[in-house]
Amino acid sequence: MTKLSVNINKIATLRNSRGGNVPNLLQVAEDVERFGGQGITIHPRPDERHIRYQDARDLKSIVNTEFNIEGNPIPSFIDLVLEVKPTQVTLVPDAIDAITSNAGWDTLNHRDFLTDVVSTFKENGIRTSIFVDPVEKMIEGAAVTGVDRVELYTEAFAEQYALGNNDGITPYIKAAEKAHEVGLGLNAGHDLNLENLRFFKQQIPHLLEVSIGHALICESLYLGLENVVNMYLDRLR
Ligand SMILES: CC(=O)[C@@H](O)[C@H](O)COP(=O)(O)O
Ligand SMILES: NCC(=O)COP(=O)(O)O
Repeated sequence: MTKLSVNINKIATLRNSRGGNVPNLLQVAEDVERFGGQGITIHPRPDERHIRYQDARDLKSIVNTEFNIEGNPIPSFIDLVLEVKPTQVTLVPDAIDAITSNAGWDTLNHRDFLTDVVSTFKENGIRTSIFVDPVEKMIEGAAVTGVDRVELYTEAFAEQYALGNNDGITPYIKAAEKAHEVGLGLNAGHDLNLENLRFFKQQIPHLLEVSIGHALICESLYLGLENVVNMYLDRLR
């Protein structure tokens, strides 16, 4: 089974654009779960331009499914995750000024750092995942750190698929097989949408979880959040 974790960053973006508490992030998280979502993902960035650190704390008591916090493990992020103790932490090598995530970890060059961070989280009972490009060497490097899972960065696949090039899936299939071979669980995310998800799911073995935000919230403007969550669940069957 592949779980759908809904990334609610964009709800916080909308809320912050006006101040106040509309839309209500906590209510949306509850509703996503009521509609069938199997997880909630947030990605607090250092400038707190969408998810604020306090949102992570508040969501902890609201989320009854899997709570996934993504981010660059700078000291304040590590402290936050250790305080909140989500189900899963996903380590993403974001530059401080990145508009959105735009690369996976170089798990070979950052092996010692990642090993330390992973062991800190695992000692605290938090499942760990490393965001990686679909490159077999990077999957092998991730395994050496002791991490539980990798999250494949799917932007390149999404871009190729939108151009009508289905071959963009090939490195992802190889990466998925490699992850399985070295004993890592497999997640995926970034730019997945209603158009490309079914194909991705059909092609990728051992896929445990997808986290989807930007497209899902945009599609909900036209189709409604409940409807869209169920359309994604359908794509994952
Ligand atoms: C890790 C990842 O793939 C990103 O998609 C991220 O979670 C989205 O972050 P933004 O919402 O800030 O673009
Ligand atoms: N980890 C990816 C994620 O949470 C959502 O990415 P996107 O769907 O907003 O591109």
